[in-house]
Amino acid sequence: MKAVHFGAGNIGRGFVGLILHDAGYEVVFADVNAELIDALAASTSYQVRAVGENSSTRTVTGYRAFNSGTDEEAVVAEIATADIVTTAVGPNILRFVAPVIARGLSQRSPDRAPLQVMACENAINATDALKAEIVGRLDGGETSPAFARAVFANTAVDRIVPNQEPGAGLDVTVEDFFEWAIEAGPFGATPPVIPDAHFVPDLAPYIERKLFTVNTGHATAAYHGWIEGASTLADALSIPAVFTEVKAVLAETKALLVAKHEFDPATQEAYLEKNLARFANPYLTDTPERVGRQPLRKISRHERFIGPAAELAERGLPTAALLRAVGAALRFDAPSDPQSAELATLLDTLTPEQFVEQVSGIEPAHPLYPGLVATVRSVVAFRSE
Ligand SMILES: NC(=O)C1=CN([C@@H]2O[C@H](COP(=O)(O)OP(=O)(O)OC[C@H]3O[C@@H](n4cnc5c(N)ncnc54)[C@H](O)[C@@H]3O)[C@@H](O)[C@H]2O)C=CC1
Ligand SMILES: O=P(O)(O)OC[C@H]1O[C@](O)(CO)[C@@H](O)[C@@H]1O
Repeated sequence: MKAVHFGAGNIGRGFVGLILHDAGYEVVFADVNAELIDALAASTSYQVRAVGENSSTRTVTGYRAFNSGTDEEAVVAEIATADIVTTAVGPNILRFVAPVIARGLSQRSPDRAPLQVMACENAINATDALKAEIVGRLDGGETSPAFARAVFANTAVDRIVPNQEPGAGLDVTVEDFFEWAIEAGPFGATPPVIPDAHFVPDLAPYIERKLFTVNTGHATAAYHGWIEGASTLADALSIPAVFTEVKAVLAETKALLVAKHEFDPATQEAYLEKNLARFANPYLTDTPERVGRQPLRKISRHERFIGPAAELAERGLPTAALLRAVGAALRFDAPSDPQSAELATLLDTLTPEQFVEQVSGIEPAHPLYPGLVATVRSVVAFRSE
């Protein structure tokens, strides 16, 4: 069995690559980072060190690696004969890998079983977004014979993999917890055999619970922690004011998850408490800079803040803590993050009303709109002080 995986970064090597290797797949990594791909291609193994209450070390072997930027032909040929394609490149990068997958499908023999395509990104229905990009690259779109040579399944991936220490090489330090939920329906009677993943009939509750608990809470800790000058996530959570804000957003998203998906309140409470402990994992060094990266993506319409806040407002439920988290996100100014600079420019050039419509996609008639405009206005005022 062969899997082509796009994105040999933190989650690619430390989560998807490991799980597919453990499932018996030969993993072919595709990435545009020449240094990383050269190192992978020249190596025969790397280690994944899981740290936490249940620390362990696993060795990944038997992989190959190609530069999908400079050696696209090789990656296309691999896809044509692969069983699975996965991605962990970031939701905004899916449109760049889609043409390569489309070409692989065009070259694939119709006699092969359909290619099983799964995007492993922090975004709701990321595989659907990838599929739409692939369809757009096929002559005839969904009527193209190449389209029938693939099946597409959405997934939810959860494992905290921070940036690695300089000098770590290909080895990856990750948290000991992980979860990979995959929608079962698209595969019919022949799902991929991945023992460490679980297949679910309806992914929506899983991905929303994950995104609106793990990612909302984590990013809230990062943004409030950044303002407080915390250098690690564990430090951020040790600041009582930050911890209180994280608890407050998770109480709000819990109310939505319980109301919308009928999760048992006690089970959701236990889930969020577990995540508070994960964020503060003392064995893992993670930073507000990494967890807060790409603030414009994180405050977009269907992401971890505006997504739940909009639904809460529609139900007449509280959103004050989520709005405070958005306010903190608007003050994220990490020099390493190009979206921080873009965000500052937008705050300086758009009116708060324009900002809310253009950046967060919330229309004036929406019940969240007044609170969001007030949040943006207060940050603009703070910036001009
Ligand atoms: N790190 C984490 O804890 C988690 C990350 N995720 C998601 O996984 C995805 C990847 O995140 P990380 O691994 O943390 O990021 P990363 O930055 O460590 O890895 C991304 C990799 O994608 C590569 N890449 C960029 N453009 C590419 C292209 N056109 N073709 C092929 N490869 C390309 C980069 O060179 C890099 O190696 C994101 O969507 C993130 O939201 C999901 C759960 C946990
Ligand atoms: O690119 P994003 O969405 O910040 O992804 C990384 C996030 O995902 C997580 O791994 C949670 O699954 C956190 O480490 C981090 O907040």
